[in-house]
Amino acid sequence: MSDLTRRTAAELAALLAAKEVSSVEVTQAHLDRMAAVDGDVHAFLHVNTDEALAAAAAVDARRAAGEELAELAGVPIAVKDIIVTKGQVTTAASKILENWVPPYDATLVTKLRAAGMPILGKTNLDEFAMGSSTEHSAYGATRNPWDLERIPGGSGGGSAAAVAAFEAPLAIGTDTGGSIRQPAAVTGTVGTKPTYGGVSRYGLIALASSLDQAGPVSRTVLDSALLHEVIGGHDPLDSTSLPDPATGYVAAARSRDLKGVRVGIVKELGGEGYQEGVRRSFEQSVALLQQAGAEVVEVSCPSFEYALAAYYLILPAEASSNLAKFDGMRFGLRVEPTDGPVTAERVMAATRGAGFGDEVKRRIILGTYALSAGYYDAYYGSAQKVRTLIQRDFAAAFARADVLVSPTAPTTAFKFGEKLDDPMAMYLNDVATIPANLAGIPGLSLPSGLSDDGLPVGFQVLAPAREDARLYRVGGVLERLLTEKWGGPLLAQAPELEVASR
Ligand SMILES: NC(=O)C[C@H](N)C(=O)O
Repeated sequence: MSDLTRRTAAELAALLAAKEVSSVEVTQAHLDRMAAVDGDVHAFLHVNTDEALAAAAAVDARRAAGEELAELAGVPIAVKDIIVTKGQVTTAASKILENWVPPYDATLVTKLRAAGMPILGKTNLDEFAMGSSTEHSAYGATRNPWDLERIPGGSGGGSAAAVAAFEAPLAIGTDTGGSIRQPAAVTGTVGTKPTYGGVSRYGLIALASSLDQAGPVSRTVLDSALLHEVIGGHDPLDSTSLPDPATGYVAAARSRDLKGVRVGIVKELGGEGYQEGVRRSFEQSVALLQQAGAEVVEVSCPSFEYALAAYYLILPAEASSNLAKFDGMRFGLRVEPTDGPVTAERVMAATRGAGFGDEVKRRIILGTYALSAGYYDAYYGSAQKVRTLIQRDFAAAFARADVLVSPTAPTTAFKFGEKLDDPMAMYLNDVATIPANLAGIPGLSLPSGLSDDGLPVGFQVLAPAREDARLYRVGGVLERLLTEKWGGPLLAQAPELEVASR
């Protein structure tokens, strides 16, 4: 069967269930595609050829034996390299974890394996998920399949690029301040940040524990919903895991209309600083929602003005504490000082000095300062108060609307190096995504069209905590109307990548 890499996960699942293709064929097709294009895209840090094919063969055997299998059984997937995989190198794109092989699987990885989904490899990211472009990866940036001179977003640029370049039908990302949604936006893919606690964080290398959330990256809303149901649900190994089972997302993604749904446009997310073409694409999508029967209102969230500032106190504070464990003693890199005595303190300093990149060091220093005695209340304490104000803004907005919408990111993909020396410019990429993390609510980004520069624009849908199904309902209907308008998926308009001959 030709072009297996162009199929959606749902289509592949149907072909596999009908035994028209085998998982080995599907997996091999994606491994071939990776071999052909990943030299340019660099979405993957590690490729698991043998293991993926063995998992595919095992699921094919189970199917042949007539076993009842999960819906996505046999569909391969890529996993962001900040999620631990037993026996497979996991680096968080940091030199400090170079060649580190975890002794256990993250809960969500256990679920993928149990569902019979072969893991193709581990995807690139900004080091420890700190960034919006993957330029902070210690192993080189990922390139955007729409234009190889441009960033694929971050931190999960590898996962988004892998899916956009047809190297994987699905991927796992993590979103602390936008790292699933912003890369999805700039690569023309779909990304979902579930409600905080909706997907287990066990085995996710922590960046900021009160914000981190893993979730799906895909090419369609339905595919995200399918994957969300596989990885979601309660996990006793994660103390912040919600008791809810992950159900109802797939049904919601198949909704046909939006009658009676109230959609709130967030006034603060879309004005100044947002590219003209981004705003136009957003407005066109809002008009389609109205056409589908939604009632559109404008809502105001005045505290969002302080969201970025609060995030850049809370995140560094939590990160400085979480990253303290990388000390050259327990795992990963160990650097001994070449001169003077080899004391524990000096080994730690040498290891952390050599092992962490600039952005990680910047945030550790910021966080350590924000938490230090005498400054704690002024900085961390104030940021926590802002967090409460943001939660109240959301509560008021959700009293008037069932979902909130905005552009996912203020601009389309920018060129490499453009924002690298200006941390503030880099941080501003997440201005529309961060409020959801601070409030713990779910959010989804789907492509809403192309901007004037011919690059994809993301449309963000936000819902109250535990109402993730609303994202899939609104996203599913909008996606259907948009693909009808375009005569096919947006990614069909991406330029063909040059295929390397092997
Ligand atoms: N992991 C994320 O969501 C991170 C976000 N882009 C940041 O730089 O903090």
